[in-house]
Amino acid sequence: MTQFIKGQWVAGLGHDVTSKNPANNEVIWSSKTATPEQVNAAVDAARDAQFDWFMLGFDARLAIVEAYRTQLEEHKAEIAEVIAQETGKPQWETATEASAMIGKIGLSVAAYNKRTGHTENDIPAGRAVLRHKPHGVVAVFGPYNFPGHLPNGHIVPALLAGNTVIFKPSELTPKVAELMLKLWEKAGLPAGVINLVQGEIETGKALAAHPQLDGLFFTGSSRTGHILHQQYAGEPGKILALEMGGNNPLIVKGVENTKAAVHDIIQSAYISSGQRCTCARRLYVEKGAQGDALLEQLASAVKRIKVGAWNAQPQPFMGSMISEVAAKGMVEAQTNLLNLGGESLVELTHLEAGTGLVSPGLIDVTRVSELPDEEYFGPLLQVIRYSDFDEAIKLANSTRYGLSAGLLADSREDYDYFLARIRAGIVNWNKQITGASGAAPFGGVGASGNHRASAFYAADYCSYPVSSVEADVVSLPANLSPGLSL
Ligand SMILES: NC(=O)c1ccc[n+]([C@@H]2O[C@H](COP(=O)([O-])OP(=O)(O)OC[C@H]3O[C@@H](n4cnc5c(N)ncnc54)[C@H](O)[C@@H]3O)[C@@H](O)[C@H]2O)c1
Ligand SMILES: O=CCC[C@H](NC(=O)CCC(=O)O)C(=O)O
Repeated sequence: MTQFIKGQWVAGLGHDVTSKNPANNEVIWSSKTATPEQVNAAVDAARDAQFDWFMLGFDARLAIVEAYRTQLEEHKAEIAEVIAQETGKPQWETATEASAMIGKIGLSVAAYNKRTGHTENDIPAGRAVLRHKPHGVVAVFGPYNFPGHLPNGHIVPALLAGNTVIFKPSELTPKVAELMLKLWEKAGLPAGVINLVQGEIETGKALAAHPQLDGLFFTGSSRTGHILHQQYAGEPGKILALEMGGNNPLIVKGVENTKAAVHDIIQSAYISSGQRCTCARRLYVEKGAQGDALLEQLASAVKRIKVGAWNAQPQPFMGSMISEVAAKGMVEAQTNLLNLGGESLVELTHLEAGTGLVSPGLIDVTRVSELPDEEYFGPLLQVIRYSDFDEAIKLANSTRYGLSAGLLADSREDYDYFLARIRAGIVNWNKQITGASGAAPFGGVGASGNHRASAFYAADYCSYPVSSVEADVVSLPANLSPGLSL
């Protein structure tokens, strides 16, 4: 029983699907997909439950969301284990994902109060009141790289605001989704308030196209996000929040402590085996001896990064990629860049057939005249040597994306110059560009998002403002408008 519809676990009626541990290909979950009819039933259940969920009031909803937080705390080790097993990420990292899921509850409550909430102001003979109402029934689409934390970042604020949800997780991480739903069930969420439909693209398509949705909150690839954006064109009544990929630049300029710079570069490019939307994809390094020395140190450190299975001991820095297909895709991306004139500094290799295990790669693409503006979603960092800062910033901005960007430089003046000119939603200085804070908004511009930032600003897309001018009784104004007599 892998679909959760109207408070019941039911079997999927579609075709067989499995989820595999990408470090050894072992099947860890199997099921049948949800059919379009089951998607319809999930949307109907969410619609039936929505008004009562809203009318429960914020405090009662919060009590259930807090019970979910207790469940997350009690099952933290299990959550981290299942995420690691299903994604291949090492345990130290999935423990931080489980913690982020717990932390999301408090942050979402703070955001609800700060970004939405309720205010009243006295006006002549009455008051102006601002309230927020939920959109209604919303679909949440999740990616595989943070299968718990990122859908959770849509679901928790959506439920707090009074929406009901149909969750369609990535087909690569169904087991994590199932565990999340079991915890919501244990928390006592009323039937229909959250529903789970598992399946591949056709399940996603059936859900996204459902006429009864009031909104869709998506985290995933730019390709899928653009399809959804086109699909929602001409539907101004539906709220669409798109959190998509990036081709993120990191510039190094005038850094004294090269060891620290190498550390920030590695944490930016190779964490999660390069499978974070915020990962640095392009590294801009000044031409000359200082840049040469930095690259030499970087290449040497990249070669020493430990890669291994999620449960290997001692723990590796990089786990497996999500699948063998993804691993092969990265080898192919590297080959394409080499064919275009790139020069390998550290070769990315597929370490073991049948698995997603790859070693990290570093490639100098300075001589590639037309660098593809693609998000290579894995541990391959492209190096570009630059002559002056303006050139580096111009190259950094030459992307259709705009998610994250960073500068490693000891000069505040350089940072101010960079900050004013770079176009991205997350801009860091002397810090890794991954690991964004949930206490801040999170989203990109260009092909990275549709100006509906998530994390702390998720509250904004989970409700709409209702402005009212109110008085307790009907009364005549002190002066009637000219030309009126009653
Ligand atoms: N900006 C962010 O916050 C953020 C965070 C994490 C990941 N990402 C991005 O996500 C990508 C990796 O995730 P992914 O590969 O799982 O993304 P994906 O786009 O392949 O899939 C995301 C979800 O959309 C569904 N889907 C796919 N095609 C669909 C269609 N035509 N109609 C409806 N649903 C469809 C999938 O089944 C899945 O549930 C990377 O590009 C990464 O940068 C972005
Ligand atoms: O893969 C993309 C997300 C990466 C992650 N971002 C966040 O966790 C945003 C904060 C939040 O949603 O609470 C990162 O920056 O590493």
